[in-house]
Amino acid sequence: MITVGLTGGIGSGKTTVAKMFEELGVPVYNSDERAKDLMQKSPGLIAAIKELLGDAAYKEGKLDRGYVSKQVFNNKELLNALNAIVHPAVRKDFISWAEGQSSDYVIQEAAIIFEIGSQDFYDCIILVTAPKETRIDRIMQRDASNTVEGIEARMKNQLSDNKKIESSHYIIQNENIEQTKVQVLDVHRDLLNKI
Ligand SMILES: CC(C)(COP(=O)(O)OP(=O)(O)OC[C@H]1O[C@@H](n2cnc3c(N)ncnc32)[C@H](O)[C@@H]1O)[C@@H](O)C(=O)NCCC(=O)NCCS
Ligand SMILES: Nc1ncnc2c1ncn2[C@@H]1O[C@H](COP(=O)(O)OP(=O)(O)OP(=O)(O)O)[C@@H](O)[C@H]1O
Repeated sequence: MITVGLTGGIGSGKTTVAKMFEELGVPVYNSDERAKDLMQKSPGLIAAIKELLGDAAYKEGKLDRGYVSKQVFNNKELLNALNAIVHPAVRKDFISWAEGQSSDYVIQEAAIIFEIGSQDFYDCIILVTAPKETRIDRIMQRDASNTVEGIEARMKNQLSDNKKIESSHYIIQNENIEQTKVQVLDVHRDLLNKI
């Protein structure tokens, strides 16, 4: 089974593209969602996160995403430390999820792959791109509680598309949604031809 990493900067359209692959019957693991689930349920992770960020990281037993975001996206050391806690757990969870799949290939959608140096874990990588202004607009429209400053703080902790393009096998330019669908189908066919 081929393992494909699907990544892209904030608001590029990773989840939108991932859903298109799902519609083609490809199993997709959503790292953002699974990470949050693990951060909510795993006693080991909860203890490590509280030790790193304080008890305030959890409010009434739930991960306080606003508090955690404010802490880590303005402090590279804390973000690296949080990544180092969360990613091994996500990796383990992904591997056991993938073992349960029976398709030709599976996709792991993950916001950060190159940033944490995990690109060699995958057989190939799909990068989703869109212009920075479009990405900011999309995130603001999706959730009015986001601020430009908050989005840019996340962007600063992500590599530029130029750096990621060099090391990606497929680039999907996600602007016009119909053209995105065509590109997804092309990648899907190409991957199936390789198997
Ligand atoms: C800080 C948290 C609580 C914010 O939650 P929130 O619901 O607001 O955002 P969500 O997780 O849906 O991520 C949205 C986008 O933020 C950016 N982002 C998230 N985590 C990171 C990170 N570690 N580094 C850089 N950008 C990130 C990505 O573009 C991502 O697509 C959450 O992102 C988190 O716990 N991140 C650290 C753990 C992690 O790396 N999760 C991703 C799993 S691969
Ligand atoms: N081609 C497109 N045209 C118009 N809107 C789009 C397009 N692609 C995605 N969107 C919208 O932009 C928003 C962000 O898309 P999506 O959630 O897929 O991005 P993401 O990269 O997964 O985001 P995040 O970085 O927050 O995880 C969503 O509201 C989505 O519906």
